Amino acid sequence: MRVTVIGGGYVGLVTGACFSHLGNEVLIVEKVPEKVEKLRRGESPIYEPGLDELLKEGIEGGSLRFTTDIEEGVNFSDVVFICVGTPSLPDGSADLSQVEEVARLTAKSMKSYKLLVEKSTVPVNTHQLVKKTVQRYLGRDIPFDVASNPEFLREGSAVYDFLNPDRIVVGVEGDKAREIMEELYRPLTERGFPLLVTDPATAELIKHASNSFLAMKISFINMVADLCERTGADIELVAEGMGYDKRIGRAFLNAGIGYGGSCFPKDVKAFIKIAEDVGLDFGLLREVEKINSERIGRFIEKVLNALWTLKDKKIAVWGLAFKPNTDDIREAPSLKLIPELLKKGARIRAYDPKAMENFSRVFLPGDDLMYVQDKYEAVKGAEALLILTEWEEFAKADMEKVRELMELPIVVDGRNVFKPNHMRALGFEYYSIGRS
Ligand SMILES: NC(=O)C1=CN([C@@H]2O[C@H](COP(=O)(O)OP(=O)(O)OC[C@H]3O[C@@H](n4cnc5c(N)ncnc54)[C@H](O)[C@@H]3O)[C@@H](O)[C@H]2O)C=CC1
Ligand SMILES: O=C(O)[C@H]1O[C@H](OP(=O)(O)OP(=O)(O)OC[C@H]2O[C@@H](n3ccc(=O)[nH]c3=O)[C@H](O)[C@@H]2O)[C@H](O)[C@@H](O)[C@@H]1O
Repeated sequence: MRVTVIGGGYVGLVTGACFSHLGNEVLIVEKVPEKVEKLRRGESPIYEPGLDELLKEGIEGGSLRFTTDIEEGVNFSDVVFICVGTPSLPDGSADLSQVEEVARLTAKSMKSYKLLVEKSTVPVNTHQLVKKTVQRYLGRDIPFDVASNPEFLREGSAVYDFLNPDRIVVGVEGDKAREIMEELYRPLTERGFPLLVTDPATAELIKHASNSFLAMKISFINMVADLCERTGADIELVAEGMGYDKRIGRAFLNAGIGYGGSCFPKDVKAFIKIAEDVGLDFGLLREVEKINSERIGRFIEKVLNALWTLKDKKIAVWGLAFKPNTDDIREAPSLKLIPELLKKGARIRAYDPKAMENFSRVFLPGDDLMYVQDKYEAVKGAEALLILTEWEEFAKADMEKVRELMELPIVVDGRNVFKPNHMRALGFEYYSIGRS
């Protein structure tokens, strides 16, 4: 099948590359010309494991192309995926201007039937607004449908998640749209991955409810971690003990410095606003946000506890990305922690395997904040090491070497990468989350 993807970011690129891998002919429309030029050369503008290989396969096989021309994109196929951003507005609601723009430009460009599919995360009933917008700008009698097909991939494992989904959710209003979506996803449903067909509003709501629920799990376990610290219990074992209960599950019970990323913070905000707009107070989610925002202060307290003061202290930081295996720093806890540490006079040497370029665009390097190309370089002469992202390469680091390189063997681990007993045996003063 021919498929058009509008928006060449994390979701659009993965969606396009995976649909091409599954045997479709894909055209990705991206409005930033530099990104398109890069993509045409076979270079991905983002780091995502497995994506480079799929891009190469699609480009060389002729099944994956890129353009900045939305009119060309819209008329390339019958099915147009909207994969543009839906960031937060100041009041917490989702900014749908990029979605509106795509709906408007599709209406103006289309010459035959289109199925417009929302893959971007949008508030419930956005499909009504997309439909109304297309109708308004179309001005001609051309049939079209609007469907919702929310995306559940995680950054860092996006290609794997797309090709091995826990579920595919498709919200449609008619048989034609349903048949197109079923055909498109057949290679995955034939392999046993479940496809749930709903109405569009339900599909839209499933997405916000899922992300908010996962964020709630994280805030819950972070609160329990604080409780563990004050009572002498061990959060890792508490999570394990809870997780064996199939109704709870172990996933997303990793305590730490809070959730970040381009989705949970904005989607929880949007869900609170969606409820508010229909007269419901989703106080539970406001508490989820509050607990999450307090994680930064809690971590700083730990650092101060370990070091007393930070003025002129040489601090190594491992990890800047909001999670491992990505170069994405959107809403990363590091964005709040690093300025706090600098404000308190710390002199930082930071290292991240993939996110340093993005981070150093926000916080330019200087005397107090240096970026180094190696994790061991970061800890040379340091009076403390702070771990902000649980990259596997940190878990595998030679910690004896790290101890020898540091001036003081103090580690404050925001992601529970190491076992406390092991670290103490190695001679570290080791602080972590929820483990006294
Ligand atoms: N990043 C993630 O892991 C996931 C994101 N989502 C949702 O997917 C949507 C997109 O997210 P990301 O891919 O992370 O955003 P992104 O910001 O990485 O990518 C969006 C892209 O769309 C392009 N764009 C905007 N307007 C355009 C237009 N009119 N024509 C062509 N290109 C246009 C932008 O230049 C940008 O490259 C959001 O609604 C997000 O909530 C859903 C699941 C996972
Ligand atoms: O809508 C989206 O964009 C996506 O949002 C999340 O994916 P993502 O943000 O890429 O990454 P996660 O693995 O969910 O991690 C999000 C944040 O939660 C934190 N986290 C996660 C799990 C955990 O147990 N503890 C914890 O603190 C991570 O460190 C990270 O900062 C969801 O997991 C995806 O299903 C969804 O598609």
